[in-house]
Amino acid sequence: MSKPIEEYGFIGNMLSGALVARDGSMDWLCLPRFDSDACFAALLGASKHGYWQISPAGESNRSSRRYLPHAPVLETTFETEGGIVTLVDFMPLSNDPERVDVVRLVQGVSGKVRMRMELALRFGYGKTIPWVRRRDYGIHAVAGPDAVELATPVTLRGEDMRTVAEFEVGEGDVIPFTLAYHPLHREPHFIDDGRKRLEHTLAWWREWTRICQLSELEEPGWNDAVERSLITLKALSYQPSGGIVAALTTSLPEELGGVRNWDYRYCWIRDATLTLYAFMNAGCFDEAGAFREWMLRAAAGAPDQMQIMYGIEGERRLTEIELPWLPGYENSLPVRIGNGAHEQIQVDVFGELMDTLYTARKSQLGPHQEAWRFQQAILSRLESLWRGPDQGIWEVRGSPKHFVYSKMMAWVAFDRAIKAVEQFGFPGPVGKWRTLRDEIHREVLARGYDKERNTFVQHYDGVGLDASLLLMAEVGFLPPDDPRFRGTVEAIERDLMEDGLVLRYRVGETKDGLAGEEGTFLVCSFWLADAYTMIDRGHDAAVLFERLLSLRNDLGLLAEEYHPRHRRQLGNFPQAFSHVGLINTAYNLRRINGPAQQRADRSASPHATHTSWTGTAGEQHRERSID
Ligand SMILES: OC[C@H]1O[C@H](O[C@H]2O[C@H](CO)[C@@H](O)[C@H](O)[C@H]2O)[C@H](O)[C@@H](O)[C@@H]1O
Repeated sequence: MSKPIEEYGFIGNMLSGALVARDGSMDWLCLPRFDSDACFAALLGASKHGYWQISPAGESNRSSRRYLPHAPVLETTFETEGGIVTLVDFMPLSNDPERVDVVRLVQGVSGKVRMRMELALRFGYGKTIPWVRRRDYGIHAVAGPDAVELATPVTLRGEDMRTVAEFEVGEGDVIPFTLAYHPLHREPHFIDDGRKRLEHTLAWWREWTRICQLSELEEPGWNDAVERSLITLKALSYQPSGGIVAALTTSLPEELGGVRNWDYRYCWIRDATLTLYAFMNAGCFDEAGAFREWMLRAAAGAPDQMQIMYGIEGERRLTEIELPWLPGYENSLPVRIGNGAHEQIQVDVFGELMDTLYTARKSQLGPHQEAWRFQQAILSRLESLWRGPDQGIWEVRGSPKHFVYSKMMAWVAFDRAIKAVEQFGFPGPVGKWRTLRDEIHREVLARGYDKERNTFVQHYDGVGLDASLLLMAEVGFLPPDDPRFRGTVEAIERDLMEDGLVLRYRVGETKDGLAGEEGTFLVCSFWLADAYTMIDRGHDAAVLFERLLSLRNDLGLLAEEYHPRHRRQLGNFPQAFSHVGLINTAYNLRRINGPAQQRADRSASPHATHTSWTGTAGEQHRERSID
């Protein structure tokens, strides 16, 4: 029986991550990388698909949990008749991507509590039962190329194809369990002192949040929310390459019992560039630099072969397959791994890429010669590509269309290239780019705008709305006070919202090639709050932002979507897009001239009426922090 998505906490070490439920059960873990096969897949099935639970042996009266300050380290407290224990779960940092550990510390707070541990390792996404051998430190479990050591001072025994233990914890006791992964061809390694590792892990994350120097937001709760979102994004990045996964999971459904189940353990240019903005807004420039390097490495090659997404080390083949042995989260089938979207054409990524590299160049990160050569190459591909239909930002699986957001982002791509030539003196056919930029602008106004309803539409010759149009002013395509932009915001408020939250589009109006419905798409509601800020509806923006904050789980985490009627989070979890939205909107609300306005200001739109972007993002950040 699946648990609500909100029940889960996320721990991670920038190599992989795990989901731990409130009952102490780790139901999702892929080793050694985010996109490796899961060894605990109960999340998408049942206990027989792998889990690792540590909890009181009898009834617990109450359980509560929190993150330890400034880190993705989870502490669950169980109160029982006999006493109180805490379970601290974390993944220590590792310099070796093939050696990944999970540490669980059971700490006695008061009285005496009888605890039970159950470990069911199932490699290959719940399919493969490992060969387990007893060792003096615990057990050694092997399946194919994978091996783990479970080390603990507690006596273990085998029971129903699981490893179990019962033990007592008294006040002041600390009982460690460490699960250490290594490829079978390498020697095992051990964590000698779990408590020391905990201190080291906490110190590392504390230092990271300190270096980020988050600027203070007015509302104290907003600071915590932003910090938790940043930690989540950081923990979703793959340290060896600088790539960032869109979410930790695969196949958490966008509709309970539905078919809209996708694998997000890859790096989308779109999601990752927006993540980069969030990092830069918050002053985390190392992450931005690492991601720029990732992007240049991954996307390098013939420009006509640039993909919209890659594996975390830049892998190109992400073949989508189904895992028929997994029954799915609340019977949402199929469970998929890989993602067919890697073969799609999505024109918007050119704009996102050009915009991000432009921002990075203007920021503390400074210039990057290789980047400019690469940018020129992809622009020559865009010269013809923008004219055709594509799958759009939402990666629809129906027939390609002339999506307005795609055209608008093609405009952004040429616009930022022109700016780069004008401001940095880079070489490039700027005359041709200006002509193209103007042509795209004219075409979108002529074919993407419905005069009678005073709104832009999702695609040429269509009537449906699309939440991505909320970004029109932010990217500088139109000034915020343009009546056509305001009209679009109002149309979206009228026709694209469910219970105060924004849908990305109406499934009935968009032939997306899939059966069923979906929830409201969280980042779109953050975009609406940003649009409100830009059209001087600051109060509405703040109210919506507070509402969105209230949808987070008790640990501050967000999935991709929310179902207002079921009052449940839906889709992959935790999702970078949603946390990016949270961070950017918080800074936008900080003052009217927040990141959304800055993004619009740095465009070369002949319509932009606002003061231009001055100084580096770092300077902007410092300005904000001393306000
Ligand atoms: O709606 C069908 C598509 O859904 C997924 O795409 C969504 O997630 C991506 C990653 O966060 C995001 O970049 C995109 O905008 C979203 O629509 C799925 O990955 C696709 O395969 C699927 O076609």
